[in-house]
Amino acid sequence: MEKIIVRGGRPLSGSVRIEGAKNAVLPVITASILASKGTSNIYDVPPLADVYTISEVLRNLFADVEYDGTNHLKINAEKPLATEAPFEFVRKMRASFLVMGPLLARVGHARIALPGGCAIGSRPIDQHLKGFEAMGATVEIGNGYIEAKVDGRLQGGKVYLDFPSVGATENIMMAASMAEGRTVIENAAEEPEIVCLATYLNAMGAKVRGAGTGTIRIDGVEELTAADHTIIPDRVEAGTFMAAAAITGGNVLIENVLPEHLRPVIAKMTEMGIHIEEEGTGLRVIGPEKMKAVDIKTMPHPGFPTDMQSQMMALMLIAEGNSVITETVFENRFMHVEEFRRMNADIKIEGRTSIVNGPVKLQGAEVASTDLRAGAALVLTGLVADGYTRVTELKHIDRGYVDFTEKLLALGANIERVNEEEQDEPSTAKEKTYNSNFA
Ligand SMILES: CC(=O)N[C@H]1[C@@H](OP(=O)(O)OP(=O)(O)OC[C@H]2O[C@@H](n3ccc(=O)[nH]c3=O)[C@H](O)[C@@H]2O)O[C@H](CO)[C@@H](O)[C@@H]1O
Ligand SMILES: C=C(OP(=O)(O)O)C(=O)O
Repeated sequence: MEKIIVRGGRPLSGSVRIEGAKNAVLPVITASILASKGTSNIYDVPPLADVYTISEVLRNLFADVEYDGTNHLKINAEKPLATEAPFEFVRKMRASFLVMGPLLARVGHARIALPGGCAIGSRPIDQHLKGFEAMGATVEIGNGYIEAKVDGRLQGGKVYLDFPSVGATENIMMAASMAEGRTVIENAAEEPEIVCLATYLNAMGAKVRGAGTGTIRIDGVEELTAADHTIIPDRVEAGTFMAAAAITGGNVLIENVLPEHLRPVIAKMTEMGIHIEEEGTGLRVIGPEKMKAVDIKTMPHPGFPTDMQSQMMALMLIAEGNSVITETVFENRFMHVEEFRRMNADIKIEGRTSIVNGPVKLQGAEVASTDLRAGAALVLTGLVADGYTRVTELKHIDRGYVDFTEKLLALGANIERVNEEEQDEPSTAKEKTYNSNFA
């Protein structure tokens, strides 16, 4: 089993480049199969486990996908497509379900394994299905699969989302791009990733207006053609490195960011006393000697993003006073609290609220990532804890962060990724090597 081992105590310095956004690239890749002509070139594609998984999903549907492993992904979906996404993919990554909208639009049929719950909540897909039904699809659920069908083309319809779901907005937007007539999505998600997807769809010939607001109007077209597109920078990776700079009292330039995507994060970190200023196409983040407690409520965009909740909790552990976090997006996204407690955190959970009593003297411990952001947050905490912190379940971190350990190492952290068989509970000889690596 692999582990990240980190020893606290070093302020980070230097600069780090942010990758293209995981949550933008996944829907863009699924949208590419709407094009029955040409090859799409997608740039700033991060080499993440999730990108490899979604590429496999597409290959399984008979699309040709080529990835250079660093940045450029090519997709050609001219051949007739298959219509099934099996459990082995959907289990690894829920975003596999985003092929349903494009398949329904292009082929009129999709059969996809039912995405189950996960560590952060039950995550139903009823709003996606409500959208497809409003466009004339019939949906059946059985034997662990969801099967949707339409005779002829989908028909434009009116969809009011009960919650501004990111995935449902994306799936419906993709389906509606090739439906007959106009679709209106009300109470749509407004996340920057929705705008990134709409930009790509429009480059393919779609007619999507209003992306980034609560009402999206899509006038369906008969055919879409492949297009070139560059993915927006990852606001969550940026926020995570901002938190890493701040927690260590460091001074780091976070390069390739769009500050307007990070407004809630910048606002809350500034309230904590963290110095943040724009510099070129980046943000310089300087951690203060002492941070102040703040309260946070996660919300759909432009509210505070749930994907930054656990990283902010890491900062709150050493901030002065009581901080309160209310998680309104996912019903079970406090799994990391138990892990933080192993590191001496003082946190009380009351329903969907966590009360963090800081500052505490953090101690290194063996901890496990419970989801990808929680994993990153535990590593951040390890950067300031006394002694060694060993973080396991790295498969979560690998879904969302490219070279996380290497990037922190380059910023001066005492950090290493090891294979447990080689270096866990080291013998005296191994401990020596080990310590020398952390010097
Ligand atoms: C790949 C990707 O982009 N993932 C992001 C996306 O996930 P995802 O698209 O899954 O998140 P949603 O916005 O759909 O989910 C938000 C809330 O709505 C609920 N819901 C959603 C759909 C539905 O049909 N019914 C329903 O009840 C969910 O259970 C959850 O409680 O947005 C989340 C919220 O910003 C982020 O945390 C994820 O990182
Ligand atoms: C929850 C997340 O992703 P996913 O929706 O892919 O699980 C995330 O990126 O923090």
